[in-house]
Amino acid sequence: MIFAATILTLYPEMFPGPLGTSLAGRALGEGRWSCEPVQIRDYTTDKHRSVDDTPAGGGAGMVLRADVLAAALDAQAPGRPVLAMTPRGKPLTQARVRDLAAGPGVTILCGRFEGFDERLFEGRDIEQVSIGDYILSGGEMGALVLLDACIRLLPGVMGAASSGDDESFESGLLEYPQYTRPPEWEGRMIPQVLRSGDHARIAAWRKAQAETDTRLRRPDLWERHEGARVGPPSGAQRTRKTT
Ligand SMILES: C[S@@+](CC[C@H](N)C(=O)[O-])C[C@H]1O[C@@H](n2cnc3c(N)ncnc32)[C@H](O)[C@@H]1O
Repeated sequence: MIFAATILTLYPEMFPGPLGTSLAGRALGEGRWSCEPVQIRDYTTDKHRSVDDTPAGGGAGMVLRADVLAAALDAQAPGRPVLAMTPRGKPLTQARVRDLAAGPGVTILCGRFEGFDERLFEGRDIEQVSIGDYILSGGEMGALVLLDACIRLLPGVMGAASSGDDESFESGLLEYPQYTRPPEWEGRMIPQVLRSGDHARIAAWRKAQAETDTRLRRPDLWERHEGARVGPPSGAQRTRKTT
């Protein structure tokens, strides 16, 4: 099954962009995924081909019109999740990326200006996705990020199939630190355990490093990981807490 990506955008020339090179580019050439950028402006009905208008209630900038976006969306192939890139969306996670990559593909809506008329999300089934707590000038870069994360997981895209399993976030933790030759660089040695050939010790060291680094660098991830490991409080404890 080919992973089909349709991207609704005011800048179709941005696709495949960087996804036309390296792993994703090779996979595109091999037909493992398809990339169809769609010009939103083609779904306007007025002679100015306008896609936006001023914000209701006043304020700076322009807002993308729900009627134009809905017309563009309704013209696309059904049966794939529809995602809108927006900082107001749910933060993208590796778990969600894995789900998407295992499916038939995605239709992605890229915002511009002040974003989307909110009624679009009431009138259509759309998952709102954020790629982080910062503001981009448009959804296209976000769509490229999301697609890159999915494409590398498609069957046959990565050299070693297992190289996707051991990464940061796959187990809820950051990955352990990596080293390579030369064994000594500017007086710094590769940790002895990694040169020992003792696979059990290496695995234990990596696990400990991953846990320490996650706790120190990403306390939010660590808390979630520990919460999932320990499990939710029992019914009795919950009752005591809330009464
Ligand atoms: C300038 S932003 C609009 C920001 C919007 N006014 C707000 O404050 O939430 C224009 C478009 O860029 C995209 N965008 C910006 N930041 C993003 C993020 N962190 N994640 C996903 N998309 C983003 C969205 O498609 C958005 O509609």
